[in-house]
Amino acid sequence: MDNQYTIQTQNLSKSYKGVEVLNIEELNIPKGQSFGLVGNNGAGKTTYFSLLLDLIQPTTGQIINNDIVVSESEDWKPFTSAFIDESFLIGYLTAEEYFYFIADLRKVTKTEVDELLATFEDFFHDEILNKKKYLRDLSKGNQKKVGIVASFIGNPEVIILDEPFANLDPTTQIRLKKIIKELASAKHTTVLISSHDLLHVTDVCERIVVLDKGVIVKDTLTNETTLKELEAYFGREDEENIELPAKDHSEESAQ
Ligand SMILES: Nc1ncnc2c1ncn2[C@@H]1O[C@H](COP(=O)(O)OP(=O)(O)OP(=O)(O)O)[C@@H](O)[C@H]1O
Repeated sequence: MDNQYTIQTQNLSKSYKGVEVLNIEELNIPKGQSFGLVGNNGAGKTTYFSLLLDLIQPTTGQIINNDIVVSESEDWKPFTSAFIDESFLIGYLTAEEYFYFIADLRKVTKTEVDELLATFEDFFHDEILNKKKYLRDLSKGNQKKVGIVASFIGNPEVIILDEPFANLDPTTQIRLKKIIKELASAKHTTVLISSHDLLHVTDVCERIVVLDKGVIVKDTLTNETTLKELEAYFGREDEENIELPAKDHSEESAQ
């Protein structure tokens, strides 16, 4: 039988100078799933994606992408794409030059790229194409738009987006949600996103995993109560720490 999982994570850990920042014994992501990773700052989200993209080496264990151990072979690259941060861009290229460059790598024709870009006209909001501007001179949000759209070139089977909603204006966030939902509805595409935005992530992802200090503390299929549960989970420390103001007796004693 074919492997039903796109991503398999086995006994994975990552430590820096003896300090463990990620420890995932098992995490399997089925083909076609839209998967959301949430967690507070430093929880290990980017570390997990960086391991998945072989940008860093695991301390123990492995990640398997479509039966390929990512740290042992490059064969996962043709069907996997990602936008993690601006380091994925090339600052001295214009947006068009960058899109054609990526297309070349993924063996996609210029005509196919132009067709794809035409479908993102609203998303680009007339600020990206035909501007003769280098990527380094675009705003952070517009750089992000370029990186996200570039990750769609070549119809990849696995798409990994780190914090795709951050730095985007509300209109663009709503457009991006629609785009991700469409992608996620394509059965062959597995979409992994990390986000601090609980509302967006529960809206677009079928499954949410919560990391806390590098460990999975929640793994849930999204339903109508998930957002409330996540809000309660992330709000719990504040609730516990709320101290009721001590009753002020000064006026009473002064009387
Ligand atoms: N090169 C490094 N050297 C030492 N520690 C590192 C290194 N890279 C990451 N870390 C640590 O690993 C932990 C996890 O970081 P990571 O960036 O994966 O978290 P995150 O969940 O993506 O956080 P954020 O929401 O702030 O982006 C943090 O404590 C971070 O300081």
